[in-house]
Amino acid sequence: MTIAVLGAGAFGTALAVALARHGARVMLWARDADQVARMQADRMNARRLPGVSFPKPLEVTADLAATEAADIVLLAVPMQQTAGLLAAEARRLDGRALVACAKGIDLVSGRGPTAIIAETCPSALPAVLTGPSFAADIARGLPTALTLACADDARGAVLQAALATPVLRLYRSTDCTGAELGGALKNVIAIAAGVVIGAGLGDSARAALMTRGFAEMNRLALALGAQAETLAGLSGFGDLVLTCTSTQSRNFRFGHALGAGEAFDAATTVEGAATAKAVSVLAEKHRLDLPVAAMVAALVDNRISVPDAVSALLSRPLKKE
Ligand SMILES: NC(=O)C1=CN([C@@H]2O[C@H](COP(=O)(O)OP(=O)(O)OC[C@H]3O[C@@H](n4cnc5c(N)ncnc54)[C@H](OP(=O)(O)O)[C@@H]3O)[C@@H](O)[C@H]2O)C=CC1
Ligand SMILES: O=C(CO)COP(=O)(O)O
Repeated sequence: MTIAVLGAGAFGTALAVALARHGARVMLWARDADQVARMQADRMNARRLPGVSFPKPLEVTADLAATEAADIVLLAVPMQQTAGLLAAEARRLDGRALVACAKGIDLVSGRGPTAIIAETCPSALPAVLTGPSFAADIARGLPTALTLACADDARGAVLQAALATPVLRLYRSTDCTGAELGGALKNVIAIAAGVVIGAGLGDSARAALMTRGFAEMNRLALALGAQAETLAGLSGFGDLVLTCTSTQSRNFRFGHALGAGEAFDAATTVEGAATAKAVSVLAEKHRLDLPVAAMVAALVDNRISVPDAVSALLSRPLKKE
């Protein structure tokens, strides 16, 4: 089995390492030839995943044509780059099993990765790999469990078997919409959780916000066709818990910096920032009340201060749970 991973960021590299360690032939593609040359020489991705050596069956390439032999393609570039990559390489990628690993909603189209795959590569098999999984943990070989979603259950079972390892336990689902929305929306709530902790509002407030945030995740995802049990699983609840409670999360750290009034490195991938804006557009379109996500979008755009966002949320009319 040959697996191609497109995008040599922290997560793409970690997945490539984990799968190659398990014996798969893996081709990790990056767009930057200099970066590829460095990884080939060092047998490591010092820029995005320092300290993790590449196992033997892991090849690195800057030539996308070289990945055409792969049976499965993992798409591991950030969400806002995914549509562009698919459009640019549609001829090469169409007809193949394309597993989306990005967690977000495309700001331009308001869509998740599987809808974009279906539109740009109509003969491809879209799938989603998502759930609680920090790149550093995966790369160290620490165990976790993820959701592998594919609308075609039989072909999804083939992907599940090919991408599982003794420490990466994959549960199968046919609900791609639910799986990808869980991963996208938890990032927005994780920013809010970071704000709560950064602003010194305490653990009780964070738990309350996670719970109300989870209600918003369900409200939007169900309106978009997801199943509630998917949201309650690894891709939704599981990843929400991880991302809202760990300083390993970039979304959480970004929110923490907002809450504490500190600077944050603009080059860091924070998927929840763009996704919060995409969520605001979807909420309006579907007439949904998503106050936590709306506050995150306003904070990201500097349209509201942290104290005003907190008091706006706390002063909403009392209602049934
Ligand atoms: N890091 C993590 O723990 C996890 C991340 N994810 C998800 O994985 C996705 C990627 O995140 P992550 O790997 O952490 O991101 P990083 O910030 O570590 O890296 C992003 C990578 O994407 C590459 N890239 C960006 N645009 C393109 C493009 N158009 N073509 C090719 N490569 C491109 C960048 O290349 P360059 O260096 O040339 O700019 C860079 O290598 C996100 O959606 C994230 O939510 C999911 C689970 C865990
Ligand atoms: O999705 C993740 C873990 O499952 C990674 O979260 P961050 O992008 O916030 O670091």
